[in-house]
Amino acid sequence: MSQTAMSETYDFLFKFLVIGNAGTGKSCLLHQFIEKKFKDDSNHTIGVEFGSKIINVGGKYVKLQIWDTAGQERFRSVTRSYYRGAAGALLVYDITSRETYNALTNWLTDARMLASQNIVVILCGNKKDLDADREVTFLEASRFAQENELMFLETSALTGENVEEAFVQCARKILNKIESGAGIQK
Ligand SMILES: Nc1nc2c(ncn2[C@@H]2O[C@H](COP(=O)(O)OP(=O)(O)OP(=O)(O)O)[C@@H](O)[C@H]2O)c(=O)[nH]1
Repeated sequence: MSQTAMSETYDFLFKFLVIGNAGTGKSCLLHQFIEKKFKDDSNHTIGVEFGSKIINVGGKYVKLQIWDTAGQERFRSVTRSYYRGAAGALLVYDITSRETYNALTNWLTDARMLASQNIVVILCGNKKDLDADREVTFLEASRFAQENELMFLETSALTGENVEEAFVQCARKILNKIESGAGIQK
């Protein structure tokens, strides 16, 4: 069942998206996940950026191909063209910015419409390290997640807290769906 490409061996290949408003820390989350370091010179993403990593989920090797999209409105038509075929998404807001939280429904609608109705989404309340400046409570966001059938974590791309967990939990849920026969269909 394993597939080999350029000496890499893995059992599953999943396309992931990282979506959410500009400045929420999407590029930093991806960098922290791949490099295990905080990217302290992060600029706005132009269009999309790409990263990939193989992770072990319950004994299965899963290759994640991750598209980090620009949050700025002016890139929306470009970023939308990358949604197709995505199995999972990190939907990111900044816990210190209610504006980024208020935009979540729009991002979610796009993901379900353009990627798949069955896309597995994990909501990430990023910048958890800035608790003193918090504008969105954990409870409020966890209710939103529950109502919209999302997984939920608060993360920090700065400290690394829950970053790996966000990607792994999302991948695990997709694997569970496949193994239970639910499939990932459009
Ligand atoms: N304190 C703190 N700052 C963060 C964290 N993650 C990102 N930042 C900062 O937030 C700013 C925006 O981070 P980016 O990763 O570039 O944001 P983005 O969501 O990719 O932005 P776009 O590419 O424009 O969509 C940068 O100044 C980062 O240093 C975090 O977890 N904690």
